[in-house]
Amino acid sequence: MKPKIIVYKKVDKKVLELIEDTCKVVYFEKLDSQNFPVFLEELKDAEGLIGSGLKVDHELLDQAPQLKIVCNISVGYDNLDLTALAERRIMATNTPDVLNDTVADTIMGLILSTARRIPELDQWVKTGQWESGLGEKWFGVDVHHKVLGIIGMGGIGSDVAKRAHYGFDMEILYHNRSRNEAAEQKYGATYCSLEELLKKSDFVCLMTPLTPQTVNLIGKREFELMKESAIFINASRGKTVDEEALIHALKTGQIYGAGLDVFVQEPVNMDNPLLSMNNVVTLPHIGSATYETRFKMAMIAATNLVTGLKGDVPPNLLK
Ligand SMILES: NC(=O)C1=CN([C@@H]2O[C@H](COP(=O)(O)OP(=O)(O)OC[C@H]3O[C@@H](n4cnc5c(N)ncnc54)[C@H](OP(=O)(O)O)[C@@H]3O)[C@@H](O)[C@H]2O)C=CC1
Ligand SMILES: O=C(O)C(=O)CO
Repeated sequence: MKPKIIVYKKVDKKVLELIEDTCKVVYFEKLDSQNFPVFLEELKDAEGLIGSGLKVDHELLDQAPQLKIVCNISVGYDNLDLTALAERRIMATNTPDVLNDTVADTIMGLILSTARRIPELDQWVKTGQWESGLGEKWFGVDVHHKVLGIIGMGGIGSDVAKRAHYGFDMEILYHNRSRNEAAEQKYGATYCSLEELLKKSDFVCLMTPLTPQTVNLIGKREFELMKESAIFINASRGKTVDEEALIHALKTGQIYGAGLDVFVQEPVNMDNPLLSMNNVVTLPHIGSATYETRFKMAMIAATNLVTGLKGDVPPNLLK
């Protein structure tokens, strides 16, 4: 008998076909409060779970006694309690690397949009305000030849460094817990302390995973260390930043602007002060959201799933 698995995110039909070759699929395009009880009922005899963002912890696992594998369609896996999964001998996988270029493109988009005020100027044109020449009050700041500080020089951080180095002649500083010699050699990146990076960078880009060590990694003290002209970019996870401290830094002119793909609360609350600031460019967590990349991510996750359920080691097993 084919093992029963649950897909809880909309995926291409080719992805479903790959899984259906060896599994019986229960498909939820997305989970919401209406279908969640049905999902929990289905979970009781499911052996696999594939999707992204669902919190998988002891509480959920108590309702999934047959589960053997959980496959994220994402590189981030802060939604998974790896200890709880390991205790129950349930495998977990993610989708690293395949999305690096796409997320790096999004980050360059945020850097350029914030520095050159692209969304504001788009509105200026579309609302008929372009009646005469552009006044100085609409000018932006240069990106090229500036200093870019990357906190989290991993897969995505390195592809941001590549673009910034080769495309924009930027000087690259980075901070990790350990050195990334490939990024140093290929993109001339200089390793430094977090404090030095914050003091020297024109653009500060946060790209660490969300872990107990990176919760509120950037807060009041860190914003105080940044230049008044600094632009802060976050495409990691909302909780790596103390959002109240970010709001304060933007309101008081401690930093010049911010480009954000992620928020503490997602979808973001409409009363979040960040949404009414002209010096903030916001995106709805779309770092990897292109047709091509999301398709590849889902295919990789599906391959992880069927490999694990076959009894082999999935290519992207998390430890
Ligand atoms: N906005 C979006 O749509 C997307 C967001 N993401 C987010 O980006 C994150 C990073 O992805 P990816 O580049 O693939 O991950 P990688 O694991 O390749 O890179 C993470 C980097 O962060 C560094 N890091 C980890 N912990 C710390 C710490 N405590 N202090 C300083 N540096 C640290 C690591 O270096 P070291 O271990 O040496 O410290 C590593 O260089 C994901 O986990 C996810 O949360 C990813 C994809 C899309
Ligand atoms: O992969 C991730 O971690 C994301 O946030 C979405 O691509």
